[in-house]
Amino acid sequence: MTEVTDPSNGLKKLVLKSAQGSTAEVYLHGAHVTSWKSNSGEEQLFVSKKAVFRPPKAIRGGIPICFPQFGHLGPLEQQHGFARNSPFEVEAATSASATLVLRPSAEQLELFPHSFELRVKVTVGDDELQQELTVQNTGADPLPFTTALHTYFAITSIDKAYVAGLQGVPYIDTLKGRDVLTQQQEQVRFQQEVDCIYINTPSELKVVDEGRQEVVVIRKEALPDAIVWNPWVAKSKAMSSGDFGYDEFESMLCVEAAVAASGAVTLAPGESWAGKQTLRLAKLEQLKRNSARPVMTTLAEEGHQRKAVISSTLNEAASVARISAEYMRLREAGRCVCAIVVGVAPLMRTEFGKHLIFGILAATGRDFALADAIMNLGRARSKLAADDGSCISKEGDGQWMHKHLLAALPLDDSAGTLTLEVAVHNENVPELLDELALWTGDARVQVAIGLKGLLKPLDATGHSEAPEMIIVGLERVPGKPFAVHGPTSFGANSSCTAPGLPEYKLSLDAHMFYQGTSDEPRVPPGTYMSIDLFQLRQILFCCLKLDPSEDYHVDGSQLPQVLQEVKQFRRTHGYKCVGARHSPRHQLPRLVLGTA
Ligand SMILES: O=P(O)(O)OC[C@H]1O[C@@H](O)[C@H](O)[C@@H](O)[C@@H]1O
Repeated sequence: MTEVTDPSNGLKKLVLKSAQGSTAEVYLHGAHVTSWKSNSGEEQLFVSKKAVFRPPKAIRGGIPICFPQFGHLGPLEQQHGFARNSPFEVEAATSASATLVLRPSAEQLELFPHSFELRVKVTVGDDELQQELTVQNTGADPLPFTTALHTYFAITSIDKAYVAGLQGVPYIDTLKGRDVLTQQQEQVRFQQEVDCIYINTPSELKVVDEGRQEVVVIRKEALPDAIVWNPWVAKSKAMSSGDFGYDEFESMLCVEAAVAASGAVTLAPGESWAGKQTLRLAKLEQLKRNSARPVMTTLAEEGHQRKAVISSTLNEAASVARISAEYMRLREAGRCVCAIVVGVAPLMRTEFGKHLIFGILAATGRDFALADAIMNLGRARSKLAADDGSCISKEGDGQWMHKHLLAALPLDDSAGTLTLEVAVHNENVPELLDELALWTGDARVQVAIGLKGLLKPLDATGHSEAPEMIIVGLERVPGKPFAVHGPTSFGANSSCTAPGLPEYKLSLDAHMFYQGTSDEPRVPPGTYMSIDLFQLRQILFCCLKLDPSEDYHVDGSQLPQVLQEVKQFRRTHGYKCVGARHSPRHQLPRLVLGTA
């Protein structure tokens, strides 16, 4: 590290250098990184030509540190807090890294009565820049804060740049109000002013510059949120009397790794918090190659330890948020690459169910355009209360489903085994299993799938259907494809004995599906269940990649016999599957039995 005084402004700054020649410059004023150049010498950060280097004014561009609050998310009137306006001290340094520290001044303590130490460690690597923030509460009271690394990226042209990694993520559009919306497009592009706070984003985001065919990959740790900002024409003009050029919006965009709308961090006295941002430069071509693979493959390839299990009762929104957060936490820590999606297929009928499931998918960073955000769950929950929800709306349903999932599969979370509980919108199951197969390598994988079933009283003619759950267990052991893994609801407990039933109906005794609830059975014994075997077939035959030429075609009356055969197959060949029904809607064969 070299400490220099910049002759153009008289301020002290540190110059850091990596082995292969990447550099970074850090001003002591605000611990503000104003330059990060790649190995090739190309500048990656934008600094306004009109930036004012006169403390306490914050420097326009580079990476201002917003602390102890981001924006107005905190008690201070001053937007983004005061760290960016404050002098830091150098505490330690090597040639490629420096640690700077800020302790609040008496004046600052008056405005923000919390003692703390804010450390910023800046490290430059080859084509990489890392910033670690550490906050310690050195006071006697709890210390709440929000924060952001307000990174201004230099881009060739705003119409050739976009931010990737935010699809399905909930956000607040600061320009429109406080409603929580969901990012629909895969790419956040800029055609007007953008000022959005994305909540609980995936830990990896990308700033793509098509102009120079490069991408900066942002990795965030303990910085769950991200603000995307470009002032566009009018705001730039308004700012141009100050420290921003009227046309500079064309060559910058901000993506700010933050603790913001997902909620402040509060440190007990003596407690510390650490957050980190890593920026890495890559070629766009490389990014395209990587993005063809599922996110989770990447994690697994990177050698993270595969350890699973997040499962729980899911009878209220809070559980979803908790589980999602737990998932994100474990994933951040590199300890878990496990999808959690829990058996709530019956809920799909209700608004609540949709929110629940898509909320989880959104939280796990998956690409589901339909994904509705976790943040919408509050709203969904009130709908649930209003729902008379013929079968799912009460406390206890979560436990009930969980119990059935456990019964359907011998869940195992011992080391080396990945246990998943899966229930997603049925259409998404093939994709999910495909992905699982890819990223779980040689781990043993168990999946419980909750399928939507329909309960119909035998004599009913109208639309008296109620959604019900069927659990199908799948297992993939090393060296074998996914295969049905018993006992499942479909199998020993099913038979087709009711004369006159349309052949696609199985006479499962719905009564037994309610065992384990605290409620009285709501469906009388003798009710028959029509299973949406179309979906089952989809799962078994699309996901398990069975050879259709080996299918057996039978009708419902042959079911007992078929099941016998399945059992026999299982015994003699290991893993086999059964599924599908006659469905004029889908023009499928009546019942299909395939071998794995
Ligand atoms: O002008 P400042 O205080 O540096 O803030 C710049 C921008 O910072 C972003 O983080 C905010 O979302 C914007 O609303 C704001 O305009």
